[in-house]
Amino acid sequence: SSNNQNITNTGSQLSFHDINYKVNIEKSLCKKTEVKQILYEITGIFKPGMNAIMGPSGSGKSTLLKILAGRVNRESVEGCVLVDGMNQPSNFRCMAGFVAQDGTVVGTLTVRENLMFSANLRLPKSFSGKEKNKKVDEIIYELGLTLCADSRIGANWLRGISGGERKRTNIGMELVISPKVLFLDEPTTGLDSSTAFAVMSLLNKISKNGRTIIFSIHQPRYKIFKLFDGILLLGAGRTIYHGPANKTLQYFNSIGYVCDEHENPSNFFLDIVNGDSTAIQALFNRNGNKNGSSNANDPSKPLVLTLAENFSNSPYGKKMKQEASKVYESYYSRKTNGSRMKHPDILYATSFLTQFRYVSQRTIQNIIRNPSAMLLQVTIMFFFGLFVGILFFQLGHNFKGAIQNRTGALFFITLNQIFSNLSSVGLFALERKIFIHESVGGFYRISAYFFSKYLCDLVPMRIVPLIFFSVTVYYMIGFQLEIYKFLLFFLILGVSTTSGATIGFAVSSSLESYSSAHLCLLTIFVCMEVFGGFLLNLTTMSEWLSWLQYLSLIRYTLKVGIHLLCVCVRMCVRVCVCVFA
Ligand SMILES: Nc1ncnc2c1ncn2[C@@H]1O[C@H](COP(=O)(O)OP(=O)(O)OP(=O)(O)O)[C@@H](O)[C@H]1O
Repeated sequence: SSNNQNITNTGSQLSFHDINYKVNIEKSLCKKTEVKQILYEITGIFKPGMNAIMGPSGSGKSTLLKILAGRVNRESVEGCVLVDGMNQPSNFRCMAGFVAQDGTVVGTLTVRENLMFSANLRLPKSFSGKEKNKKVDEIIYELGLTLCADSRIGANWLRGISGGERKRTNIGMELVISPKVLFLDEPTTGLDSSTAFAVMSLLNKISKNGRTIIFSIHQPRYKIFKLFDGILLLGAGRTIYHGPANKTLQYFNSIGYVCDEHENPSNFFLDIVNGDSTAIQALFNRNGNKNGSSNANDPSKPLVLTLAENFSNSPYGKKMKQEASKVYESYYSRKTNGSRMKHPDILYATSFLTQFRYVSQRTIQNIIRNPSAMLLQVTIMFFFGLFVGILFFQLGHNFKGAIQNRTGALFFITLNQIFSNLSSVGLFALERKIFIHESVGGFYRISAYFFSKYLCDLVPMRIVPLIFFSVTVYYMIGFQLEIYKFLLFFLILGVSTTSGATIGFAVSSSLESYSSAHLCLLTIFVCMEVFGGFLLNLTTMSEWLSWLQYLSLIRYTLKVGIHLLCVCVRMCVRVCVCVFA
């Protein structure tokens, strides 16, 4: 069908040429930043099949994987990445699948619902609902998730599916778009050895269908290692070996490292890169060090440098470089001839409204299945309303009741409305990881996510509790029982709470840590309280400070409330009839 033509089953060839990557590291608050090079001149080719990036911790595996997947700012990367001999498209990250190390699925939804979310947002419009369902069913079957398809993923407070099933669901989220290239950051981390093997066998099966699978991995067991087609072994950001997996032992043998009979090759490679004595000892024992223990010629040179040089000068390294150069030269000659070198840029698969719809649907499902936050907000607001109502119960129409106590009640109510928005800080902070993964992966536009989250938080978390609060307070304080006056009261509080929540969202989306966002928002609200005009007479304040009053939401809410109060006081000489009394 035409849909099947959109989604191809052949993997792409990814080649990368002289990749250098540096980051700026801030040493301390007062010192200048320091530049740290993470990758050095990495060149190679990954073909359809299983391609492993291996190396010790901190050797740059995840960084290289992200660069290849187009998930690192291009300006900071030197060198080039080609997809099928052409420029990597600017939105390659939306076309390729990327399975992050930490799960990026929503815990309150079931396996099927998570996969449907991905299908609804990432499959082109030409796919009907039926076809999407069929696709998701196929993936569930292919990944062996049939038995837990309708179980929830699970969260801290909810027991869900197992780690292996969760990992397979994450893979399924990417398989929905049938990507030509699938990247996985440490797909076996946190899994027991047989589950790890099951996941890797599954990837192997997918690769046999003609996909390019590229993953970083630490120390796979031998059974897993045998599934690999290509290997890139990194040490301190340098290529220690790159080529066919089944030639790796042969290569190390050729430079003097011999793997013990019962040794797991992956452990052996890591031992070599780490300079561990076992590998080197084997060399001494068996070969009498006839080729030199790699850095025997120059003991002052770090071992990884020598190993990288050894590879580069070896026939294996030369062959790989030659192959990569061929791809690059062909690209370069076509580029200089002016041929069309870019892949067509594919924009988001769905419209803003579709994205808005599905993100809202997921957020509402999430709230319904975990209603504790909303129920807590409603309960707190209701009881706080009761408390304010008891404090200011049925204010009389004398001067104190009409002016002083009403102003006090207004201040108290405003304060409550603004501070109740402290809970808004969790909206983006808690979902940050999932949002970054999905927006980078082309699930939705940032604006679609923002507006749907904004509305889905405002209504249940701000407006519904406000209804409970305002009805209780309005009735108990004894404001006039006229519908339009109540609506005016509700409107003032609604605008105030919405604005407070908006500030909360801005802080929440700007700061990475939940606790710093919370502290920052609290400080903003306390400053607003001080400059609200109730605790401190703003006319007596020094001029250089008094401008801060214009940033206070509390001041504006109080001003509108008190203005209405005073207009009525002026109009009704007896001071007993005001908008709220
Ligand atoms: N943005 C950054 N700022 C500072 N250092 C960084 C940054 N990104 C990576 N590094 C450093 O670069 C090195 C390689 O990191 P990377 O995460 O790629 O390693 P890795 O091989 O995947 O490690 P692991 O197996 O432990 O996940 C590490 O020393 C890391 O601290």
